[in-house]
Amino acid sequence: MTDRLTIALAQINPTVGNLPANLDKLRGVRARAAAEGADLVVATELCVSGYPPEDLVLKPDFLDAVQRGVEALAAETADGGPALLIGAPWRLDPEARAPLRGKVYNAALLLDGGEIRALRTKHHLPNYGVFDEIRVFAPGPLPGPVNFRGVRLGVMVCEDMWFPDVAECLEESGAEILVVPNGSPYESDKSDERLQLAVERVVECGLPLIYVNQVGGQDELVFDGASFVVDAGRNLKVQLPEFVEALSITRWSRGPEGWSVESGDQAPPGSGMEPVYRALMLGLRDYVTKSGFPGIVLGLSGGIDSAISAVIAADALGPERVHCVMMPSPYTSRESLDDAAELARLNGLRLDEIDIGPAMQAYEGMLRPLFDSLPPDTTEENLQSRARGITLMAISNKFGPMVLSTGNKSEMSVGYATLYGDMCGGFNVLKDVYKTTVFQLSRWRNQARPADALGADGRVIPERIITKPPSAELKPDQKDEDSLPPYPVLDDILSGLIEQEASIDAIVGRGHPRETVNRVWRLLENAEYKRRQAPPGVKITRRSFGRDRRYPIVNAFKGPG
Ligand SMILES: Nc1ncnc2c1ncn2[C@@H]1O[C@H](COP(=O)(O)OP(=O)(O)OC[C@H]2O[C@@H]([n+]3cccc(C(=O)O)c3)[C@H](O)[C@@H]2O)[C@@H](O)[C@H]1O
Ligand SMILES: Nc1ncnc2c1ncn2[C@@H]1O[C@H](COP(=O)(O)OP(=O)(O)OP(=O)(O)O)[C@@H](O)[C@H]1O
Ligand SMILES: NC(=O)CC[C@H](N)C(=O)O
Repeated sequence: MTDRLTIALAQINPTVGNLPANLDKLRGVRARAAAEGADLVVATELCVSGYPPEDLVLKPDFLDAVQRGVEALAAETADGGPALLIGAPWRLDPEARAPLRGKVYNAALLLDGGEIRALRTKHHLPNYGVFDEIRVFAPGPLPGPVNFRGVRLGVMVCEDMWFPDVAECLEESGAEILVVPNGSPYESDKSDERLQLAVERVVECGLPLIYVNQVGGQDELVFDGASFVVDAGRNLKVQLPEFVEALSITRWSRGPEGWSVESGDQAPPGSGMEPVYRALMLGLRDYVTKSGFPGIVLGLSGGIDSAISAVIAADALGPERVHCVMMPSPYTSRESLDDAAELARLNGLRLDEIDIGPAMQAYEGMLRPLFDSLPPDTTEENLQSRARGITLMAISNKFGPMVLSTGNKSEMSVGYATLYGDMCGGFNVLKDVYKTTVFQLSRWRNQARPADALGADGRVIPERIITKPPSAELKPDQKDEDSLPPYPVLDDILSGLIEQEASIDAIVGRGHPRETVNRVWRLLENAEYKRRQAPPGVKITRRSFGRDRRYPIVNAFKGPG
């Protein structure tokens, strides 16, 4: 009987759909783990396909390719090296053909000794928030342990750890170590929740638990890794870093009380703005690089939203891949021109200046016969914004960088942005970041620089950009506060309406005037049509716009007041 085990935790960053690259990544970690004498490498949920693969798993050709890849990888384990516990979408009946709905499982497969030794299927399919697994997967039965070289491993896939029944069933059927491959997306403060759930399972079963999470960005989701091991005595024995790939070797021995693990890597999670910033950086980096863009282009206005977007982009991609364009109109202040130039200088970013005055005049001239003597209004303001959008898209078309849009969550909530204007772009790193958090992130970044950032050190955002009142500068002396409540008030009301789904009465009870709360609710509901056309962006909160929060566009319910 085996009394010692060396288990490698492979916190990897797969790319959805890139099967050859994902399989090679698994080969790479296995080779490194073999050099450390590992018996087993535990990788992340659905790491062969990348997570979440969504409707890709309904394509027979995709499943055939996954199966061929897994079988080839299994054959390689005949070399006597470590076994692999991997995740892949899987048909139990390989002959199953379209329609595949209800016939595909979210599976964990143990590859050892040249073959697929065991397969377990996810029992609890998450189907809330951003998750849609019931749409594409069939739920597996409550699992029993997997026999690995004489050790009974209790394999449960991600959501299976969030309920007591799977761990209980595994323990009752003789599991010795709980092993959890995950695709658990980042949300601020979620790492505490995961650890708490893991400890609950450990306490209920009296078994140690290995938690291995994916890392990297996938569309709107970013996975933070932060894998860990908790021993049977509830001690956190191993903690992997956040937001980077990692391979951690853990050494186990069996005693009279069961399996114990030596203390290993200890990378405590960051606090405050650091993890939020790193989530944004990784989400943007992976969106841009996995999509194959050479870099990004953005409008740099001298305001804080475009400033922090540019700095995050420089940190994520390197300053040489960030192209800034200042596009002044007659309403652009000297201050804004200077602030944009100073931000570009501090961060080593390319800055071009393109005057949109001629485009404004051209459009106003073209429309004059139609508009006749009607007074100027938001129509003319929006033309400026759209002239900027057209200019940025032209640069994208000509040179290839993706347009980064800059609207923050407060603006996206109330529709304070122009369709086909400042909303135009491929991705928006601030989409789920409230304006008050934009200020906090900017102050934080001026004092700290993440170790994996590629941008400049020191003060990267001029102080005046942080302290001046936000303005769209679309007409003389315009300030955001002329149209919206002050951002601390707006954001508190919005977080009540969005994150907490609180009633108007409850938000009024927090000290806000009813009239203001009702107005914000109406703005929020009326802007759904804009959000549906907005670029995707990194999810960092419990309730991001997109899949997390699904409201009808045509919606006659305008609230109680
Ligand atoms: N329910 C619905 N379903 C589908 N489409 C709908 C719609 N309701 C309006 N629309 C369409 O949307 C149009 C109104 O939206 P839109 O054209 O965006 O224009 P709108 O929302 O009226 O104006 C843009 C606002 O964004 C503000 N802003 C803030 C910060 C920065 C910037 C900037 O641009 O830099 C702008 C600006 O001050 C202004 O208040 C309507 O004319 C109509 O065509
Ligand atoms: N003069 C400009 N030159 C280049 N881009 C601009 C200009 N004015 C606006 N934009 C683009 O439109 C976006 C929206 O403008 P908005 O005023 O909401 O943001 P901001 O200027 O970055 O920040 P703040 O709202 O704090 O002033 C900007 O972030 C920028 O990308
Ligand atoms: N992939 C999953 O099953 C994820 C669901 C789980 N509740 C999490 O976010 O961690």
